[in-house]
Amino acid sequence: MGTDSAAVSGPTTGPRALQRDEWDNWYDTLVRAFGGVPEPDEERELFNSLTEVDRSIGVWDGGACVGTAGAFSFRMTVPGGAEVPAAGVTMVSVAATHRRRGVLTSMMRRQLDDVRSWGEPLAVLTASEPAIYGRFGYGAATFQVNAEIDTTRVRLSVPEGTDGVRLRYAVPAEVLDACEEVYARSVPGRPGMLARRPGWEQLGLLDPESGRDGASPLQCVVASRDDGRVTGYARFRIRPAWGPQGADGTVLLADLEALDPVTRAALWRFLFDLDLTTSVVARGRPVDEAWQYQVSDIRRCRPYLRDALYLRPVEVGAALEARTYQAPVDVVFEVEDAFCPWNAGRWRLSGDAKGASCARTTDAADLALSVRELGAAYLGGVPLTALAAAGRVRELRPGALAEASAAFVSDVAPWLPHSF
Ligand SMILES: CC(=O)SCCNC(=O)CCNC(=O)[C@H](O)C(C)(C)COP(=O)(O)OP(=O)(O)OC[C@H]1O[C@@H](n2cnc3c(N)ncnc32)[C@H](O)[C@@H]1OP(=O)(O)O
Repeated sequence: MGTDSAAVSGPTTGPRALQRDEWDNWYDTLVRAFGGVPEPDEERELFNSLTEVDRSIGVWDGGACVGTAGAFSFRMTVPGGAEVPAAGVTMVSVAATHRRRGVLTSMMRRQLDDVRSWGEPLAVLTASEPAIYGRFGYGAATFQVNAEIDTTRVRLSVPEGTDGVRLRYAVPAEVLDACEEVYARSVPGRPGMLARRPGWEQLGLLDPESGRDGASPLQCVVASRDDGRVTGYARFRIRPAWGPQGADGTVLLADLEALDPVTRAALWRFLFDLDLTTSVVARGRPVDEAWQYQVSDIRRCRPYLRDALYLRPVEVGAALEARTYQAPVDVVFEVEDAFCPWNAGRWRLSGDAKGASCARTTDAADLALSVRELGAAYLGGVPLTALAAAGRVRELRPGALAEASAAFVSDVAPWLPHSF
């Protein structure tokens, strides 16, 4: 374990690149900042191997680490299906002894300058608290559905062909390759999904006892169609409970991927129908996932919406060129960006479903917005019209808002499959 950073408070140096041999000290600071006590565990080991040290920074007070931040080198699907480099901002923390004196701000400054120098047009993150990152230009771009489904009352109607899907139990690690192939084939189809980097496949197998909340170890069911190829999988845990009326266990869904609608329906039906359970708890699901339209009583599923991925265009021109647009668009944006002033000013975006160009212009602006709203709308899940209704986007040329909003929106809701 590293130096006891929580006991130290004094002058700090600016953020600097992390060295491999500083990792323990750095990670201890992160664990404490989230209220934990540093100790060896499975998650620590995994994140040790996943940390991209040369893309991580720390702030130091003498020998003690008091600030941490990393940036995974992800590739993220954007509308149209391209995979775009995106810095996955992560492990952000400031020691409780050194908060509210600008350490986070100094790390965000350094990090966004770094991301720009690496030529990555997007930065993305999941926020511990939504109020933190707007000031740095991040907007909430994807949402997720969490649900607690009363499976004693809610029935699932499945499409024709579902009975033809075969399901079998498997040890999660033994079918990892087949599951990863399903995941990889799903990535281009949904904005917000992250292509797998080496090592990240292990995240889905992480199963420390402390994280099970009284439930079983991770279980896995794989689905296949006629040719025997795996077309989907569900990983879950079961929390048994023996109430006065008998068994009322809970199925805790960890993740589920499927390549076609009948595979997806078969997996969800399996979860609904497990004997000795009376509910399914599913977190972090896509907002447009089919099960919501197959249930007899959505109210008894208690769905609620949560913010998931926050996105910041680091290079506005490159970011807007990297995706395609559902309808033809030709608009001039007046972008406000106090934290990354290289983005501020007017940009003309011309594009359609085949491609786009976005360059600086001196033409009159059609729409005015901040980079944060551009980030929120970028993946097509938050309509520009909704942001305008909230007073966050101003229409300067009549018709420009409807034109841009129809172009930006995505038919498939953007979704982040896992946090990082
Ligand atoms: C992507 C991720 O990893 S998300 C994880 C973020 N980390 C955590 O939540 C761990 C616990 N919290 C912390 O470590 C720290 O409190 C941090 C990182 C959230 C903030 O660090 P600090 O160094 O205190 O932030 P800093 O002093 O630079 O504050 C910058 C501004 O953000 C505001 N701010 C900081 N934290 C918060 C917060 N939790 N909620 C709302 N506003 C906040 C400050 O008030 C300040 O506002 P101002 O510019 O108007 O004065």
